[in-house]
Amino acid sequence: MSQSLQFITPSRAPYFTLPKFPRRSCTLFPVINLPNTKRSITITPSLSSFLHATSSRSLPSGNSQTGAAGVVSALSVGATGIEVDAVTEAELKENGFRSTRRTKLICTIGPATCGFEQLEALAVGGMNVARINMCHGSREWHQTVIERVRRLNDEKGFAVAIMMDTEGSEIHMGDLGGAASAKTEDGEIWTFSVRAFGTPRPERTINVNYDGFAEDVKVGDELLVDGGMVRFEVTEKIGPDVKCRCTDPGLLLPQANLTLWRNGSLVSERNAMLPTISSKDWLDIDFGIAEGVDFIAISFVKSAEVINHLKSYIAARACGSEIAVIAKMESVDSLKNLEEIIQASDGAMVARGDLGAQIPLEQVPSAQQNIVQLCRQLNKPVIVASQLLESMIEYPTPTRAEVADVSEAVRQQADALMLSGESAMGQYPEKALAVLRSVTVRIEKWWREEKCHEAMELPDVGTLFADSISEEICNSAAKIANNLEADALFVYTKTGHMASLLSQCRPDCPIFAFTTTTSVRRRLNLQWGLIPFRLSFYDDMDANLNKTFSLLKARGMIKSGDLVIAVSDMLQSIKVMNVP
Ligand SMILES: Nc1ncnc2c1ncn2[C@@H]1O[C@H](COP(=O)(O)OP(=O)(O)O)[C@@H](O)[C@H]1O
Ligand SMILES: C=C(OP(=O)(O)O)C(=O)O
Ligand SMILES: [K+]
Ligand SMILES: [Mg+2]
Repeated sequence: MSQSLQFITPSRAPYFTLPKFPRRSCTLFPVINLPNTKRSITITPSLSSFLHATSSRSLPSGNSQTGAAGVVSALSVGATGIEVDAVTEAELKENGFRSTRRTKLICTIGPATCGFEQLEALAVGGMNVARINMCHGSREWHQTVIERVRRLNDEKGFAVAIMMDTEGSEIHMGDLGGAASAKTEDGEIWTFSVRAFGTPRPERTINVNYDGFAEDVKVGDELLVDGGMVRFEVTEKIGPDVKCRCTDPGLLLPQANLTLWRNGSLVSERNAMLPTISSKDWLDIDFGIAEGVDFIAISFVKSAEVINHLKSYIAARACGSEIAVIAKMESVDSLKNLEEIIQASDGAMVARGDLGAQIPLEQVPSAQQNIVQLCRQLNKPVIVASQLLESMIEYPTPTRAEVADVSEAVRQQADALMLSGESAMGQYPEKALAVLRSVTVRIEKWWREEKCHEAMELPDVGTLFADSISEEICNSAAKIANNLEADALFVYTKTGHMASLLSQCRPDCPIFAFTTTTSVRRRLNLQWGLIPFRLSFYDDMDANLNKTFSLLKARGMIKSGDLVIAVSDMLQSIKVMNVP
């Protein structure tokens, strides 16, 4: 027998709170096996008082709603009835629910990975989101990549989302006259200038994109390239040319960011004057809207204002299609206004590359932990980015330190990890993704085992009554799932909100998120623990469950007896049942 809780919202319902459940070790919900393999839950005093507290909102039957079974939403989902990609399907069949990967993986697409076969290899390797960085390449180039990812999704059933990352208006180098990189040696004198150099580019010259560069710098300043990967000291100014001596040698890459430090402090006056979204960024944003990208990541966000501005721009321009806005935390200002920025955004990125040039390197790990924690608290997906497997740009094996860094981000339960140069221009993009995947799955498993005797930490419930119902339901469902060691949580969600609330609880089992549109399915691909499916809905929860069970069983993705906790944002209910 299945058991269900349902919530009907009266016009002036009293606020209720969930009783605090004790730890899992005191079996709260004894599970009784019934002959027909279905299990039922015995209601304990704490749960029954919870039921009682909400009974004024329950339907008399306490069971499924009277919805019109048979009324399918207008969306057709193809011959198979359910959309899920081949990789998830194979993973589920092979390893079962427990070992599916919870942390999502993002790959920056560049020259090393822009071909259709290369993109397919990344999708097969577990890429959930493809990132295109508008700092590099032309719009035509990016458009081709987007087209290929779309084709991959259409033809092969993937739901790879696309994230467009803006250039931002920080100071950066120009290209290197067509060269892929330029090597600097210790003590060499290089010229940085607003002059555009012809081809071939004179030796040891670098073009800078910002006209006021020569006026702004002072002799003695420290110039950090690409977040400090290469360093120079300013030695002389001659008109528009700034002569610099290399103090930390390395490889200069086209369009690399430039950061100035003076007497041990960041020189940020100029950046403070520049708009967060430049004119070029607005054109790129128009391009992203026209292309229907799923996420737009904004570089060097300083305050919530710019995020709000962009969100209303998108709402006015995108004609109903939603694009999520991701705030990149990579400046001192972003850290100062952390909470308001995250609150205004649909997600955040710990962009450690530039962040490490703006604050002392040793402060980056604690900043990362703060941002990840705050995002979790505010229920916004968070991405940990840059240098996760940097050495794999050149070498086929990561360093131990890199593996430890990936592990730490997984242990912090960030929603997603991102590859940059490793996948964009490295020599081993697929291998880097494979390392990310295997380390992630291993650490997640280890961490679940480590935490299995600890009480589950559930998110706080908001103060708005309308929001608090869904939050209470998801907290309870996640708790029940952990206590009963359920195989999976199922969530039926049109907007994806309820799926994100379950993800926020970071339960032990995976969350199957069923949604009616491909765009929500793609967007959910960024969030921890969610396995997004597209499915057309009935208005009736039982009908949805039965349909899902038979479709998934037919494809060997679930089996009779699996214990499932299902929640729905249309019916605001929790059901506990075994797959028949
Ligand atoms: N679309 C592209 N075209 C050419 N090169 C790219 C592209 N995207 C990324 N790259 C290369 O990959 C490197 C790492 O990517 P990313 O971290 O996104 O950029 P950046 O290092 O400029 O912040 C870049 O420095 C650049 O050399
Ligand atoms: C992800 C980052 O931004 P970008 O690669 O665009 O510089 C970063 O700085 O870490
Ligand atoms: K960028
Ligand atoms: Mg950056």
